Amino acid sequence: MKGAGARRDDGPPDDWAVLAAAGIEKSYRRGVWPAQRRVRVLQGVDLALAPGEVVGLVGENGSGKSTLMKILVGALPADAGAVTRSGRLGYCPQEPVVYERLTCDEHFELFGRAYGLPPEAERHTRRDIYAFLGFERYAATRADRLSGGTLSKLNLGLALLADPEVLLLDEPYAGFDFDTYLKFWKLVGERRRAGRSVLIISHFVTDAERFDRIIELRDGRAVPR
Ligand SMILES: Nc1ncnc2c1ncn2[C@@H]1O[C@H](COP(=O)(O)OP(=O)(O)OP(=O)(O)O)[C@@H](O)[C@H]1O
Repeated sequence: MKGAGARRDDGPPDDWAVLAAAGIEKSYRRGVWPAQRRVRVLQGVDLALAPGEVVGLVGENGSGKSTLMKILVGALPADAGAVTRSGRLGYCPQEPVVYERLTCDEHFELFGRAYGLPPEAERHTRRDIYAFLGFERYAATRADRLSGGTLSKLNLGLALLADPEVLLLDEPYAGFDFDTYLKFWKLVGERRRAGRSVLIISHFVTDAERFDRIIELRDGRAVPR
């Protein structure tokens, strides 16, 4: 494996990586027949995340960051290449995927069951997440009545529920107020200390020093920055 996140020793990537991607390629169809063409977005992306690493994924608009993240979590098939995952993944898509008629509490219950969490453990973690991100008062509010920022908190909370080894966040703090934004980074720091890994798509140069490492997508490849 080569490129950004290259191995740090002579062992195979699986020795240390909780998430590794090798040779990822992806193209999309553009236009309508007969003027259809394929646009290559990812052209051989290699990356690996070590336990406890907080990595920023940057690149200009349309460089393929969301596409890569979807492939890493298994939400989108790659045309070529392989992804190796060990442990649980938590994923926050750019657009929160929620059920508009379910309340925040019902979302946590549903996701808790999907993750196979014991109900008491789910309720306990849910209380912690509400308290930390400050949206307990919306526990009984339906998703379609939440503000954009609260929806982002629910999205993040659901990704955190099962305490995943790897958290993949696609612009997670877009709708956060400043206080929540600072809490978010505190939470990321706690995960780092607990040996959990976080990959964050970010557009903010000001966040650069908060990452252990930054990977840039450029011309369809991942390069260290
Ligand atoms: N489902 C799709 N069908 C066709 N083209 C797509 C599809 N999804 C993404 N694309 C194209 O692939 C390219 C990469 O998109 P992607 O959303 O991965 O970029 P990004 O780096 O996350 O962008 P941004 O910074 O604007 O969020 C863009 O040119 C986009 O238009």
